[in-house]
Amino acid sequence: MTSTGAVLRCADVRVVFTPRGLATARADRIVAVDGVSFEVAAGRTLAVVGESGCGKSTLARALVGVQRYTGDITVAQHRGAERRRPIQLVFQDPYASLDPRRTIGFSVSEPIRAQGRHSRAETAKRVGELLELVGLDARMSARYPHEFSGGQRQRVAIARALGADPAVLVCDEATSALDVSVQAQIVNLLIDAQRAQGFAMVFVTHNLAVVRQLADDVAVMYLGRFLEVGPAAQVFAQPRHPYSEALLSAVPRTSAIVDEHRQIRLVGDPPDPRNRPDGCHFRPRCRLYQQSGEPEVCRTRSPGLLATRQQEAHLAACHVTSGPAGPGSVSGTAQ
Ligand SMILES: Nc1ncnc2c1ncn2[C@@H]1O[C@H](COP(=O)(O)OP(=O)(O)OP(=O)(O)O)[C@@H](O)[C@H]1O
Repeated sequence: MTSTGAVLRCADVRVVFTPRGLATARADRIVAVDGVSFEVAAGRTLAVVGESGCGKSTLARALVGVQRYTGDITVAQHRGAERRRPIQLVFQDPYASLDPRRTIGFSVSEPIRAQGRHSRAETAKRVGELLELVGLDARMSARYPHEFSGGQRQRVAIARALGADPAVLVCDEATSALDVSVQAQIVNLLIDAQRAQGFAMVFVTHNLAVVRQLADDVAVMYLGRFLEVGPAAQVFAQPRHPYSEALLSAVPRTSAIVDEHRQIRLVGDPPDPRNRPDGCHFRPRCRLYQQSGEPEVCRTRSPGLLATRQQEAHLAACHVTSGPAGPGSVSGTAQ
């Protein structure tokens, strides 16, 4: 999460859903993304994790421009301004980006043709290269999506996204619908493609084992906000927010077996986003709030993301762990 060399910069991104016909009814508004700020450098991967409904997909959609938002999302075009589509999205369901009536060659060529810089022969050659890059045979370009397995379709969708030579690749649950062994192949494919092309990646997922495999940084999202952001190794080893601590404790460590002794149970479900608790939104589920004698500040003030002196890139939004009583807190660095 460095500010030098950032390719993707997001500042105070907000997405609010208002029920149709109730434009002024504040009570019914859903703040799906609530003032999120972050940066991702070239060749780096930020994983965004959190329970269902926390706003991950809405953020991904805002990033690629298919969801209206307020705030700033900017992409630095390090390799010249020729990239017409600097941010590409890979969905959970590759059918969403592959037209079932078109050959996969046609779909993969679409972003290349949109650049308007290549002859037919060059485009066909590039499509073949992209299919080979994602582990498919160039001769498969004449086939249709239904002739492929789920994993192969996801490879095609990735080839299509890479064809745009994106500065930023956003993956929204891109491996979640796949078998575990295929998931690993797709993750390796993304890692290799990132090494080759150098794009920044935002990887939205609820699959924490995958996050361990590929993320440089992790953002833990809850009710539209980032509660913790930092280098993946630090966040996994020493989470600073009680929500992350519980969420990440369920991750398989060295094997597929969850360490039962280490697992912390997350009690209850996230609150209704239309009726968010005052103060810290995580308070009703927070073990630290209860164990610390229910501090008033947790009920009255929403905590900002704060770093510590020792770990400046590791931020957490918790009054208890980052407040005056917390270890080495640094005030004034809230995002
Ligand atoms: N088009 C919409 N209209 C109204 N509310 C929406 C819309 N899309 C999402 N929401 C709401 O916004 C919140 C965030 O949803 P989002 O799908 O971004 O979460 P998520 O973390 O991606 O969940 P999941 O993992 O289940 O996809 C949820 O409360 C959801 O119900």
